[in-house]
Amino acid sequence: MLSSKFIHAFTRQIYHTNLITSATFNVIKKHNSTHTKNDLVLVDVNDKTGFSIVTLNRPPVNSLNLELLSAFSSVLDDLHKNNSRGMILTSSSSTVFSAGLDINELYKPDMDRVRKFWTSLQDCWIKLYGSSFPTAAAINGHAPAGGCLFAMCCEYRVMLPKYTIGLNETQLGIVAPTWFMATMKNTIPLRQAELALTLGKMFKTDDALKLGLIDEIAENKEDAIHKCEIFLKKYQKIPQTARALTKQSYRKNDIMELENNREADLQLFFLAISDPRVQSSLGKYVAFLKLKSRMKPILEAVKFLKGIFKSKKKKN
Ligand SMILES: CCCCCCCC/C=C\C=C\CC(=O)SCCNC(=O)CCNC(=O)[C@H](O)C(C)(C)COP(=O)(O)OP(=O)(O)OC[C@H]1O[C@@H](n2cnc3c(N)ncnc32)[C@H](O)[C@@H]1OP(=O)(O)O
Repeated sequence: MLSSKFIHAFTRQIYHTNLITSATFNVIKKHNSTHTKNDLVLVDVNDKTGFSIVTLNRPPVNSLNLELLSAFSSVLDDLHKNNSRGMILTSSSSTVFSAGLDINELYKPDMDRVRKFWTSLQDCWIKLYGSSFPTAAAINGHAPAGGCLFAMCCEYRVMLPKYTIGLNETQLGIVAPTWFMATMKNTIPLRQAELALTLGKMFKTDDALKLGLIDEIAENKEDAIHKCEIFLKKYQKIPQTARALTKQSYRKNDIMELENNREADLQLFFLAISDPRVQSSLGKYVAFLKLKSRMKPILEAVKFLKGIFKSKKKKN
């Protein structure tokens, strides 16, 4: 009953978008690139392929706060309305895809704002994971937690070497929501997902490839985007509605589970972040991140000096 209702709703949605396409899509094509409020998310449409490159642009680490999530959510709406041929998700940072949820939204939160924040995160996940258009992630830097979540929502992942990706929530003393877990279960083998989730494991690029958490390794960002384009082009020969419905049917149980329990999920989130132990863990983590950031120049100086000593030793 539920599933046929769902399929029916999605079919209507897809047929609807097919009908409105060309007029709105041309508007985007003409302008070629669009930016959201405050430029937190940049959108560039490739005239030749019709693929949209969506760039998360919140320096320094694309941590997902309310404003970034709201901007991303409305970009996903636009792509859907404009019947996008495909989306490539990437980052404007040279070392971080996304640092995941902005810890400042979780630590000593303002309850009104945090409600909007979590609802916005739910919106983004539902729209991205269930998108009618095909998606790929060009992971050009670290992708912990929420960063990994968004990458896993895409159907294909290409990552640059020597970065890390994973759902590390348990390391922060947090339980990943069931829909985070479901997304990982849809990506890597069940037992590996359980181990990765309970350990809060971050995988280096090579290990992520072996596990199937990513699909390819690229030399640099341009190469990653190119590889994503090759993936998306494979769908050009496949009838659009059949492809979209297959994807959405495949993911529908996970999506319906959240759709039907959004308020309960929000209440669970409130309960979790109101726990003094969780707040204490988050407080320590914020302090650790700040200390690490301040120590960076010192650590870099030590590394530099070590290099000089090493080369002097070699000469002698
Ligand atoms: C049964 C069901 C129960 C349901 C309960 C639900 C409860 C779930 C609740 C929450 C779920 C959370 C999921 C998350 O996404 S939590 C976020 C996890 N993210 C991380 O652990 C990443 C932390 N960051 C890093 O590891 C690094 O910053 C890295 C991304 C690797 C980049 O490193 P680097 O380039 O060296 O940059 P810096 O570390 O120096 O950072 C630069 C500045 O950015 C600040 N920063 C970093 N990450 C975050 C973040 N996630 N949020 C906010 N701010 C962040 C960092 O403090 C530096 O700032 P400053 O220079 O001002 O000190």
